[in-house]
Amino acid sequence: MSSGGAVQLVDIAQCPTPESLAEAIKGAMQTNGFLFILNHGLEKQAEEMFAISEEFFGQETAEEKLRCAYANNRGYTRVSQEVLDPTQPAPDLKEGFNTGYIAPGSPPVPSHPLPARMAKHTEALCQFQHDCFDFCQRLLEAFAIILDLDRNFFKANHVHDESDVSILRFLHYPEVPPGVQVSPNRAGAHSDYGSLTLLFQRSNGGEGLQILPSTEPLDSKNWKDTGVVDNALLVNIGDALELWSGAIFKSTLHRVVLPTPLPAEGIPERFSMAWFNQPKPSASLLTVVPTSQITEHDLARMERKGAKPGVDITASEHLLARLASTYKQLPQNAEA
Ligand SMILES: O=C(O)CCC(=O)C(=O)O
Ligand SMILES: [Fe+2]
Repeated sequence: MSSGGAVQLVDIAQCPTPESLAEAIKGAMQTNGFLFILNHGLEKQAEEMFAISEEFFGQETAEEKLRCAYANNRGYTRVSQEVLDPTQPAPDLKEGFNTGYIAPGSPPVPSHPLPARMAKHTEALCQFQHDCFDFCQRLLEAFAIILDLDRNFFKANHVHDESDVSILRFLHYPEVPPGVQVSPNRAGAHSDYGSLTLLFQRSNGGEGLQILPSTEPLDSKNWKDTGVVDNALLVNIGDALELWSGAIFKSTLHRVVLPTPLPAEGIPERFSMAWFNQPKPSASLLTVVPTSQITEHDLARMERKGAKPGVDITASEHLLARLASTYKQLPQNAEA
């Protein structure tokens, strides 16, 4: 099945076994590393999370945001705080809140301060994190099957406990009122850092995500709209899995843009949420296939991200290096 755009669509209800899932996803993961998944089972929770997000970004006090400001990849980031594309230092027109691991319990225990409007939902947040992690484990088993590895190889390198550095991120792109001139950059071109990202978008005001297919030359401007598919979850490969798999799975550049020219009536606000699934910090990202199989083009793509296949780097070292490059452009804003 296809969404008609640059990204394929798979109905996971048609894939009851890990083998059938592997078969259904392998083409997309090896071309652009982006895939829409229907019937993922997280639909109702995602709606609830969007409601929490709207309340937080719409009503939270400045004091609470400041109390929970960004540190160690967790907490609140202001509009223009991040520069996702270091080659084009235009600040991103978005604000975000990163939630780190929340331990289950009565009540659940967050690993960092949560603002009041999130703290009252810790149970739902904790459950959603858990279910996103489980969904990724299902995909990771399929990835191991595709590469002919022990089917538990990737799963065993991910754990959801106090040591987990995976992030549930809430994103808000403020509206652009009529007549205001802004850069078209809602989120600069980047690839994600972890193993997998689950991205939740909404059809209402959700357009704007584009990918640069990984077959394109490095200087290509041939960006493609992903579109938004109602109720579907968008999965994409991150740099850790690209490195691990010797670029058999592609971690593809993507960005969020405003339309150019801006319509006279302005642009509505946009909400999205991402589960950034991370391997356990001590996991070795040593490439699991012979590095001689990697094409020159993929090697050049990886080099640009600072990734060196065949080097025994830990997931933690890799993540710290990528975060440093995202936040270094605006030192006066960095609160970490
Ligand atoms: O908001 C979106 O649709 C994409 C956000 C994204 O790519 C990211 O935060 O890594
Ligand atoms: Fe991303």
